[in-house]
Amino acid sequence: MLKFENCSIGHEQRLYEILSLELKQGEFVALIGANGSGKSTLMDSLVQGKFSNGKVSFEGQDWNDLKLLARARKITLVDNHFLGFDYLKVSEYLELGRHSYTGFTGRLSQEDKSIIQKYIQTLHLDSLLDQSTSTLSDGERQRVGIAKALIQETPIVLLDEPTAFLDYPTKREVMSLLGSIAKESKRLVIIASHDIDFCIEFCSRILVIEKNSKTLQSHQSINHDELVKQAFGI
Ligand SMILES: Nc1ncnc2c1ncn2[C@@H]1O[C@H](COP(=O)(O)OP(=O)(O)OP(=O)(O)O)[C@@H](O)[C@H]1O
Repeated sequence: MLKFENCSIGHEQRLYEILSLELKQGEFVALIGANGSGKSTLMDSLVQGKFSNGKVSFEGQDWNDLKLLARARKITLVDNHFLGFDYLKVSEYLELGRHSYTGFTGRLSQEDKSIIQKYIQTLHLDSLLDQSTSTLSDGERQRVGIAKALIQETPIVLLDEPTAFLDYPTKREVMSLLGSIAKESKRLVIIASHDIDFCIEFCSRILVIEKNSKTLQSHQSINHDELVKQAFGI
């Protein structure tokens, strides 16, 4: 589905290489690496379709060649930086998730409405719909962000540290939910995370930015000690 060949990841300086990697639909993938190793950079490069060398392709098509709207229908990113706006209610924020289908009029079709409703149920957001996005708790904001991403119905969903700020049971709930979504709706879900043990438990594949070789290594299974050694060199 999403294939990388000989790609260098980084801004002004090269952070690491992805020599050969193919990610498939239905996979729940964790991206693990030290602070500053380049997890968000990879996610941003995917969202922006900007790979300066090597080749990234999606179902055979060059990823860099996709036009903005085509890419917006294929990939979405949930990051932790959105803190909400006083004037933006949760219901309105969720509706923005259909933007790449409604265009500038923002008029929702029946299908758009039923997709939004489906994820309101899945993420238990009924009681929050009229609340301002600026007053949500961290856990609530995380659930709202995930719902908005799923409402976009893209085949690839990226989440930058989706379990940061969450309490233990909510972390488990979110990881389990993301795993089910990947499997049941056959999406490729990729998370950047520092919650190593949750990733080992819930993810179907672990990608590690190896500290020493500066390459991305893929594992179907890996234990805690080996993962720590690869990612942090300790
Ligand atoms: N727009 C940018 N221009 C230049 N350098 C950048 C830019 N964004 C990030 N960097 C640098 O790229 C490196 C990787 O940053 P990135 O945010 O991808 O790391 P990360 O693995 O997500 O880190 P963390 O775990 O701390 O969130 C850092 O050294 C950062 O300072």
